[in-house]
Parts: sequence; structure tokens; C-alpha cells
Amino acid sequence: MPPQALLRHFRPRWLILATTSLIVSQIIGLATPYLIKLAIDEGIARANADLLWTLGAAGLILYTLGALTRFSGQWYATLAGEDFWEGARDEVFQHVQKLSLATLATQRTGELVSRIYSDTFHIKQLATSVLPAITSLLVGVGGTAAILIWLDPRLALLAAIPLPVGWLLLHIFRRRVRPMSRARLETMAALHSSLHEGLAGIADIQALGAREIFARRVRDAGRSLKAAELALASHRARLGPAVDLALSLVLLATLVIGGQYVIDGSLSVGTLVVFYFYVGRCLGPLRGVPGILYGWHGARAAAERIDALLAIEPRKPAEPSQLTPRPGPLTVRVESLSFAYPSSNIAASSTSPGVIAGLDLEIAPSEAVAILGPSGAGKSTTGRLLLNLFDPEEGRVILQGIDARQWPLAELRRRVGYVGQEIFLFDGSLRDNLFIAMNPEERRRAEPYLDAILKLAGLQDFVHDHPDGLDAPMGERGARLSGGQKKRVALARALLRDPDLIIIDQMATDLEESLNARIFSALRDRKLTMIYLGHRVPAGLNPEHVFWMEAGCLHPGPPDLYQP
Ligand SMILES: Nc1ncnc2c1ncn2[C@@H]1O[C@H](COP(=O)(O)OP(=O)(O)OP(=O)(O)O)[C@@H](O)[C@H]1O
Repeated sequence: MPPQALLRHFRPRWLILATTSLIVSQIIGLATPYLIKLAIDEGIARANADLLWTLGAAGLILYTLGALTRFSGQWYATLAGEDFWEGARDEVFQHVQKLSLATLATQRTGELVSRIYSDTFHIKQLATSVLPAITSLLVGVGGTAAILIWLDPRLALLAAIPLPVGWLLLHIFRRRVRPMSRARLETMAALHSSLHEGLAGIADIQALGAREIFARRVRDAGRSLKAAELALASHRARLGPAVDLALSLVLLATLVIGGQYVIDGSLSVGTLVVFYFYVGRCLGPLRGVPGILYGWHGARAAAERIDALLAIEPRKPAEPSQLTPRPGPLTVRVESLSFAYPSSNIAASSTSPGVIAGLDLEIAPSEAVAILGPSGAGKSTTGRLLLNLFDPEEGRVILQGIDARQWPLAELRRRVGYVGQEIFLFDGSLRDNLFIAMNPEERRRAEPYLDAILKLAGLQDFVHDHPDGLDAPMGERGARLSGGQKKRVALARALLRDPDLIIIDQMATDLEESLNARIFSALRDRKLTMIYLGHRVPAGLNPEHVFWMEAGCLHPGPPDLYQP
């Protein structure tokens, strides 16, 4: 995806309406001081009351129009910004969702959240802050300059003296703004990461007595952010007063030298007053210049960070197979499968040493296979490769005679159930978690089997005893359930899809033997193909084959592993 693609979320409709309104409001703003000159020189000085009242009425209309167009300009700029933020956040999040799991595992969640949320926010400000400031600078100051020259070229020249100085100042300041903005965003992301890690692992952190360590990590990250904020603020604080000083000197010089012209009789009081007004009108937009500079470079630094994320290629789907997977329990054939995780850097293309090395496996329909082995042998990785969550380096997984990468993805997800080692439940009800990602038709088909599946997964009593039944809240990541309950909810969730192959990663260790025996023998009765990954064969599984996995290679399992 080209990085600039995000900019399309700035809808031209809102940008055009915002810019037009802001330009009109600036033009109205330019006209109003001239009314004052006319009122003083033509109305008051010549005692022309009719003209004075007419000018008053014209002023009323112009001030009202000015207020309305200023409001609509800011409103449309806000709409442009919010549309962008919504669309860009969505797009970056969806891009992250499509990245390979192996790549994502190298990235800190807080860092990703920061890019999705804060960095897009900084780009949004191009519309909400930078656009109005640039419009008032170009139209307001440009128009004022033209009027000043028309009113009195001598004074206009005087007013223009600080401009080259201002330009030079901006040029000097500009060079440091982008790296400082980038440093600020990076320290902000580091703080997000520390906060996320400190909160996600709060139970273990408390149990380990590591509260102070994580508090220190958050404090240190906060300190770095504060230092980056202060560096940027002090940089900006120096530019702001420098601009102010130059502008105040212009105002003073206009008053003194213009006053001298009035005394000499070469300038009317009205012209001097209005000149003074116009120069004063420029103050606001010119004071906004540091805001434009910092807003622009902040947005560019944020865009660079998002670009780096968008530049990571998502997993490419393989060419879909011309064959349709046969219904019924799946056959599994694994041919010379090899896999290595990428190294720790998200953008690096290098990989860690191989985890799965030339694995072969053959499972007939309705057979159960247990793959056992020591911790870190590669069992869970094999499970994820069978689910087509990673692309193997070599070899392939063939389900029902078709390469898993070439299956229609939705069908693969429905027909291959998965109960992972770490269960993800989201903060919703039990019912919501069970039926997640099922369309209304699939849900209608599954609902009649719900009670039987809850019974199989040993969840019937939980639902019966809980005051909210199926509406029981699960808490964030299933925090309101025990480890074994989470596994059983995940099993029920997988079975509700009526899978033809189920891969279960270490469920048995979280449940008592009698429950294992009941669950696994009931699963065998369903005649679906089963792959169990763990350290021992669970009661009730009675697998046709047991394999021993070590350092990513499979060996036939010794007979003493067959039973608990
Ligand atoms: N996301 C990852 N990035 C890098 N290396 C990983 C990643 N996940 C696992 N590994 C490594 O791959 C190897 C196999 O891990 P895997 O989780 O497949 O083992 P396992 O046999 O399931 O272990 P356990 O029985 O402890 O669950 C380990 O050495 C592990 O450190």
C-alpha cells in the first residue's frame, strides 16, 4: 500500500468547504477596518451622520458574516480532521490485523496502539489546526499587505522590515523541529508500551512483588516523554516571543513614524488608525506561524512512523485451489514442513533459528493424534502452521487433499476448530464469545446444539449456576473465568462451528482427569479428526497415533506415553 494512501481519508468536500469559508471570513476581516477609516475620515470628520449610520449597518452585516464563516470554516475543518482520523485509524488497524502473527510477535502492543491512535491524531491536526492557520496567514496577511501598500507604501515598507528576519528565524528553527517531534512521538509510544505491559500483566506483577519495577519503568518512560515535551516546548517558547517582539516593534514604529506623517500633514488620522488596525490584524495569523511549523512537522514525523508500519507487507494469500474441499472429517498430510520465526526487529527480514525442521505427518479421517514433547519443542508452532496462521519456510500442510493456504479462508476457519494454549475471550457475555464471528445463518444452525455442546465442554453447571446464565460477563481477556473455564469456553466455541478437524493445545493440564475423560471420549464419539498437543495423552483420548516432538522433529512416541 503506498504510504500516502492514508491522505485520501481527508475528504476533499470538507477541505474545500473549510478553505472557502476560511478565505471568505478572512476577506470579510480585511474589509472591516476599512469601514472604520471611512467612519472616521468621511463620517465623523465631515459630520456626515447618515454615512456613519450606513457604515454602522454595513459593519453589523460584515461582522455577523465574518463570525458565521469563521464558525463554518472551523466546523468543516473539524469534520475533515475527524473523518480522516476515523478512516486512518481503521485502515492502520486493519493493516496490522493482516500482518503475519510471527511478525506481530516482534512488536510491542503499546507501540502499535500509539501508531494507530496518537500518530494518526497528529496527522488529523493538519486539518483542524494547520489548515485554518495557513489560510489566515496566506489570505489575511497577504491581503493586509496589499491594503497597507495601497494605504501608504512608505509605512507598508516599514512594516515589511521584520519579514526577512522572521523568515531566517523560521529557517533556523525548522531544522530541529522534525527530529524533536519524532523523538516526542517515540517517547510517547514507549510510555504507552510500558503502561500496556504493566497493566496486561498486573496479576503476575503483583504476585512477583514486581510492582515497584514496573512503576519505575512507567516513571522512566514518563520522564523521557516529559523531557521530549519540554525540549519541544522550550524550542517553541523561544520562537513565539521572537515573533512577538518583531511584531510589537512594527506596531511601535508604525505609531511613531505614522504619527510624524500626521503631524507633517502627509497622512490622515483615519488612515493612520486603520493602518494601525491592519498591522494589528496580522498579529494573530503571524503568531500562528510557530503553530503551523510545529503542527506540520509533528504530522510529518507521525506520517513517517505510520509509513514504516504500512510498509510491512501483510501475508499474501495463495492462489485459491480449483478443487472444493470434500465434506466430512479431514485428512491431514504434512510434507517436509520447516519454519523459523522472524528476528526481534519488526522491519528486519532476518529470522531466528528453525523451530520446525522437515516435519512429516499423515492422519486419516476421524483419527486422533497426540503430539507430545518437552516445552519449547515446537508443538504450538506446529498447531498454528496446521491452522495456516503462518507461512511455512518449506513444505506444506495438506488438508483433505488441498494445500491449507489454498483453502477458502472462511471455510478453513469453520472446518478447523482450535483451542489454543492461551485463550482469548473478549469483554462481552458468554453468549457473545461463543457465537463470535458467526453469521446469522451459521448461528441459527448452531443454536439447537448449544445445550449439548455446553454439556460436552463441561460448562452446563457453570451456565446453570451463574445468575446471568449465558449472559455472564467474561471480563477483559476472560479475566472473570478460571483457566480451566476459559479452555472449556474455547472448546465449546470451536465445537459450535461443527468442525471436521480440531486442534487442542494443552487443554488437559487445566482440567481434572475425570472431566478430561468425559470431554475427550465425547469428542472421539463425534468422529472428527483430532490433534492434541501437550505433555501427556489426556484420559479419554485413546489416540490412534502418538508422536514425540523434540527440536521441531517428530518421532514415533514410546508406548509409556499412551496413557496418563
Ligand atoms: N512468536 C515467537 N517468536 C519467536 N520465537 C518463538 C515465538 N513463539 C515461540 N517461539 C519459539 O519457538 C520454539 C517453539 O515454541 P512452541 O510454543 O511451539 O513450543 P511448545 O512445544 O508448544 O512449548 P510448550 O510445551 O512450552 O507450550 C520455542 O523455542 C520458542 O521460544
